Formats: sequence, C-alpha cells, structure tokens
Amino acid sequence: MKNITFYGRFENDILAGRKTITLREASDANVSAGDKVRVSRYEDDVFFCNIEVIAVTPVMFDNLNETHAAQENMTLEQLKDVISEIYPGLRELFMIEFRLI
Ligand SMILES: CC(=O)Nc1cc[nH]c(=O)n1
Repeated sequence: MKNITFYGRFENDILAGRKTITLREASDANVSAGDKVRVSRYEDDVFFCNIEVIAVTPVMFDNLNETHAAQENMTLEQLKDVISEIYPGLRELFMIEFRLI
C-alpha cells in the first residue's frame, strides 16, 4: 500500500472528516483515484488512518478558492499562508481529494 504523510497538526481534522483534500507538489502526488493509502505523521511516521483517493486534480496557487479552503477546514487566507510556507513560490499544485476508510 502507498503511504502519504501529513503534518501532525492536521491529524485531528483528518480523523474528524473536516479536512478532505490535500494540496501537494507534483513529487508528492503520486497517487490515483481509487488508491488506498496509508497515512502517517510527517514528524514521527506514526500511522493514524487509511484513506481512499477520490481524485487528483491540478490546481494553480492563484486559483485557490473558498471551496478549497473549506475542504482544508481553513479560511482562504490561512490556506494560502500554509501552502506558501510549505511550498514557497510553487504555483502548480495537485489537489488530492480523499475519504477515510
Ligand atoms: C508533510 C506534508 O507535506 N504535508 C502536507 C503538505 C500539504 N498539505 C497537507 O495537507 N499536508
């Protein structure tokens, strides 16, 4: 099974179903619709759930909108700040939509 990591600060939102997408750079988006993926924390690699990928869609940073923000359980300003911090200067992102399994 493939693995993906999330920062620990996102764990509770994922487990509660409040965060249903993740925005990644291309090298971190090597999953496809239907993949079942093991999820662990980036900081310590502790497993915390499995997800199924619903879709993988390219999205430009400048086209991020309120829907993306809601799917990340953030405001749009928060989302842009978070993505800019994780991927400084990156314009082309990939949105991975997922559900808990
Ligand atoms: C570890 C890591 O890169 N985590 C990320 C990156 C972008 N979005 C996200 O939800 N988690």
